Amino acid sequence: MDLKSKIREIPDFPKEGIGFKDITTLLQEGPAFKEAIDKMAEFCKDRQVDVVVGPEARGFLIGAPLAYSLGAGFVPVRKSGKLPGEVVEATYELEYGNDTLQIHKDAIKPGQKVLVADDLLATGGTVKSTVDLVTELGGEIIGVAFLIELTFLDGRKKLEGHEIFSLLEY
Ligand SMILES: O=P(O)(O)OC[C@H]1O[C@H](OP(=O)(O)OP(=O)(O)O)[C@H](O)[C@@H]1O
Ligand SMILES: Nc1ncnc2[nH]cnc12
Repeated sequence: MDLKSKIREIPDFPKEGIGFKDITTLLQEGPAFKEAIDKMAEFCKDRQVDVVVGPEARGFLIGAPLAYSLGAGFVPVRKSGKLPGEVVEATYELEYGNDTLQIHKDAIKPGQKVLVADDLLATGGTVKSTVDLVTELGGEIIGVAFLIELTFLDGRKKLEGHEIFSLLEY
């Protein structure tokens, strides 16, 4: 299936000059959603994954079904003030602003094998912070997986030393 044809681009959202990759049009079609998750799960087929970690909010839409498909746990990384337990946090810059992310302190056990998953790699700030939070808790990053990579923003540079998988490149 041509999965790229299922993603809609909205110009100048949320700011002028940003070409927003809207994945809702892919998610709303069952066969396209299934193929995308199945192909991302393929990347992990020869690795042990204990936990998938995904950042709010679109990282949940990809990370949770991926975790289910792998038989792994899912741990949410949330924007500031949403998680009820004790947290560690990291502040990062986005293609269009900045934000703080938090994870529950007890969500990752030292030595657990962690796949970080998100819908899209742009500048890499979100996932770099997510990787740093997991590492701070003693998790071992076994890979980082994206549905979409905006290669022209060079987000990979922030993730040097980690194995990166992206299903669709722009
Ligand atoms: O590589 P980066 O430059 O960090 O950008 C990518 C991130 O930006 C988007 O999330 P956003 O912060 O817009 O939040 P949302 O998932 O709640 O829409 C997207 O879902 C990624 O998480
Ligand atoms: N261009 C873009 N489209 C969708 N989500 C994004 N997050 C950061 N940049 C984005």
